[in-house]
Amino acid sequence: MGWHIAPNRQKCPETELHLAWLQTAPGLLLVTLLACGTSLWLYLSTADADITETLVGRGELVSPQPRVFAVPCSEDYDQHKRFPGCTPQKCGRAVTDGLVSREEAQALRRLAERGLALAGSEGGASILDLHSGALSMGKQFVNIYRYFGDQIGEVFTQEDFRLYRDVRRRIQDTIAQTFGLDVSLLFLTKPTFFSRINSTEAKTQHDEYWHPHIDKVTYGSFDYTSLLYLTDYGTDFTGGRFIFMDKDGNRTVEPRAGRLSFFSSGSENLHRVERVAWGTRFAITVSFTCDPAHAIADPSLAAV
Ligand SMILES: O=C(O)CCC(=O)C(=O)O
Ligand SMILES: [Fe+2]
Repeated sequence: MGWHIAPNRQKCPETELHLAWLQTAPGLLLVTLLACGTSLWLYLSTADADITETLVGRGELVSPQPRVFAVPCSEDYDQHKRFPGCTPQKCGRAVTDGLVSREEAQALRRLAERGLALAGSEGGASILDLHSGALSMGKQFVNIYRYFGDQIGEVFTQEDFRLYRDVRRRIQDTIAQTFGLDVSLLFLTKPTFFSRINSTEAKTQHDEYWHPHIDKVTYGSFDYTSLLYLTDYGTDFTGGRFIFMDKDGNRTVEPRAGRLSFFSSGSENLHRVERVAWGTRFAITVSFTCDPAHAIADPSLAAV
């Protein structure tokens, strides 16, 4: 069926009204201009118009070797006990798309979806920590292993935990290789967690994921942070880019399912996450320490 074309009409009886309306056009124009100006100002003051460089874009494929960006180490590590062979001596950031396949990222995203479907935050940011069992629920957290007990065995499979463990090992190997560390001196630490972010208004501080921070300061034990993205910037969600806040400008990593971004955790890598404007963003924060006293074990169903 084509477009329906209306037959010519007689002069519209409301013409006079339209003319009267037009007489106020300058006033309307002014109001429109003011409204547009205000929207533009609001847009510019909230959008991240200050991105100076995109380190890795959504459409690129960095594989098999990580793309590495060296940054001088901060002095943060001097305030902690040093562990030779592990404590950062070379600092920087790196990104690779060659470590985790899109299929694996999708399986991990499904795992996160199933876990977070049990509860979730009232605000825009929910987490699921398979190690401690912490799961966002309303305005607080519950322990999934305690709260859901044996039912957890129906939500997660042995295969889920195997994949999680396997991916964690690959990430650890890659961090050790890239930073020149002895892999046996690097340990998984907490918190290590899945995150799900959407544009729902924040209800508590826990939902405010966008604040600039330094992982070593926020989490203490972190020496190397890794982020495994499980959804795509631009198609699954908009906003939500990862932003390194350097003195000379911002540098971003655009999330892509299967993309691993990792960096030394000190203030040489001050960062934040751009607010998600639309859609849902899934990621896993997988963190490592050089201090064996802060090591945690892989999660397993057997421990439930
Ligand atoms: O999800 C991200 O891209 C970053 C998350 C983050 O900064 C953190 O977990 O410390
Ligand atoms: Fe962080």
